[in-house]
Amino acid sequence: MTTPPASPTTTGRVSITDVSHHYGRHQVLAGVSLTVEPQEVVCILGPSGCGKSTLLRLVSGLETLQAGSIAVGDTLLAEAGYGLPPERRPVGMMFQDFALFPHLTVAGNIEFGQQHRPRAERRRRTEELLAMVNLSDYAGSYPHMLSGGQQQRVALARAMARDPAVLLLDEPFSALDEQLRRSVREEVVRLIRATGVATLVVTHDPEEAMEIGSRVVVMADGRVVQADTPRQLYRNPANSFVARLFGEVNRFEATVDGGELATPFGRIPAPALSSGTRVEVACRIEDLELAPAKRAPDGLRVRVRHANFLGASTRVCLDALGPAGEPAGGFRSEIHARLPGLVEVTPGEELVARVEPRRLMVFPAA
Ligand SMILES: Nc1ncnc2c1ncn2[C@@H]1O[C@H](COP(=O)(O)OP(=O)(O)OP(=O)(O)O)[C@@H](O)[C@H]1O
Repeated sequence: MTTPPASPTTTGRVSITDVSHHYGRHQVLAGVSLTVEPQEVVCILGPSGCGKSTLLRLVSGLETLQAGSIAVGDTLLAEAGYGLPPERRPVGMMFQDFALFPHLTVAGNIEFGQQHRPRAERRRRTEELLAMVNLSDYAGSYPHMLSGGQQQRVALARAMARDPAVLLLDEPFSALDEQLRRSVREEVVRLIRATGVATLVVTHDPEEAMEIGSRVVVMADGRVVQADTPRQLYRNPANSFVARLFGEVNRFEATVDGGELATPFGRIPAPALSSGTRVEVACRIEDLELAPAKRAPDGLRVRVRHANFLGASTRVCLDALGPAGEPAGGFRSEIHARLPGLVEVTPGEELVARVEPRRLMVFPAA
C-alpha cells in the first residue's frame, strides 16, 4: 500500500537552509541556502557538476540529507538524521527524459502515484489534469504515440497529480529539439504559473533561466554565487563569472589611482577602493557604441578586424589602438561589439568605441 503525502494541504515557502553534501570525500554542496515562495518559479543555473541535480534529489528525498534542513511552510522534509520518505513529501518531480512508463497509457501514467486516492477521485483528478495540459483526447494513447512536446506535458501532469506544494524540474527541456523547446517551454511555464505551485527548475542554459525564472540562483562549485532577478544578474553581476554567464563581455585590467580608475573608455570614479588596488573592468559587447573617428573625438580608437552578420545583430571584432594609432598596451587589444541589425564596416576601418560609464562593471582582479 502507498502512504499518502505528508498532508494534502501542505503549502508555503520552500526553505533550503545551509545544505551541504558529500559523495564519499567529494563535497558537492557547501552551505547552500535558498527559498522559493508559493507561485514563484526559481531557476538554478550553473555549470555541469556544480551540484544542481543533487540539490533537487535532496528536496525530493531521493538522496539522504547530511547537513542543513529542507522545509515547506511549517513541514520539515529533512534535516541531518531525519527525512520524510519521498512518497510522503509534497513534492512533484519532472526529469529531463520525461521518464514516462512506456507500458502505461497517458491516463495510466497520470494516475500512477495517486493510489492513496479512492478510484473515482483518482479518475476525476486525472481528467482535470489531462484537460489542464490539453491532452484529453490522448488519455488512451501510449507515450510512444505522442510528440516530444506532448510527452513533456504528460510528464508535467504526472508531476502535478499528487497536488504537490513544490514542483522540481531537472533540465526539463533539454531533450527537445531547438524548434520545439521554446514553444514547449512557454506552454509548460504558463501551466505552472496557472497552478501557482512553488517551482524549482534546474538548467545550464542562461537564456532559459532568464526567460522562465522570476529569480535565478547561480551556483558554482557547490555554492550559491548570486541569487537575483534576471535583470539584476545581467546588470549587477556579483563577479566576473556571473557577468560572463549572461553574455559576452570585454575585460580590461586597471589600477585604482586617487579614487578613480583609468579605463580604455575614460576615467570612472571608484571611491570605495584604495589607490593601487588592481581590478577587472568589464563591459558587455552590446553596450559598446561605434562611431566614425571624425565625428567622435572622445573614446577608444579602434580598428575593424572583421564583422559577422548574425541576422538580429552584427558582431564586430576590433583592435584597440593607442593615442597614436599603435596597438594599445596595458589591456587586451582585441575587443568585440554587438550592434543591432546589419552594420556595414570594412576591415581596416578606424572607428571610435564608447561605453556609457554606468555600463562599466568593476570586479576584483582575478
Ligand atoms: N550518486 C553519486 N555518487 C557519487 N558522485 C556523484 C553522484 N551523483 C553525482 N555525483 C557527483 O557529484 C557532482 C555533482 O553532481 P550533480 O549531478 O549534482 O551536478 P549537476 O550540477 O546537476 O551537473 P549536470 O548539469 O551535469 O547534471 C558531480 O561531480 C557528480 O559526478
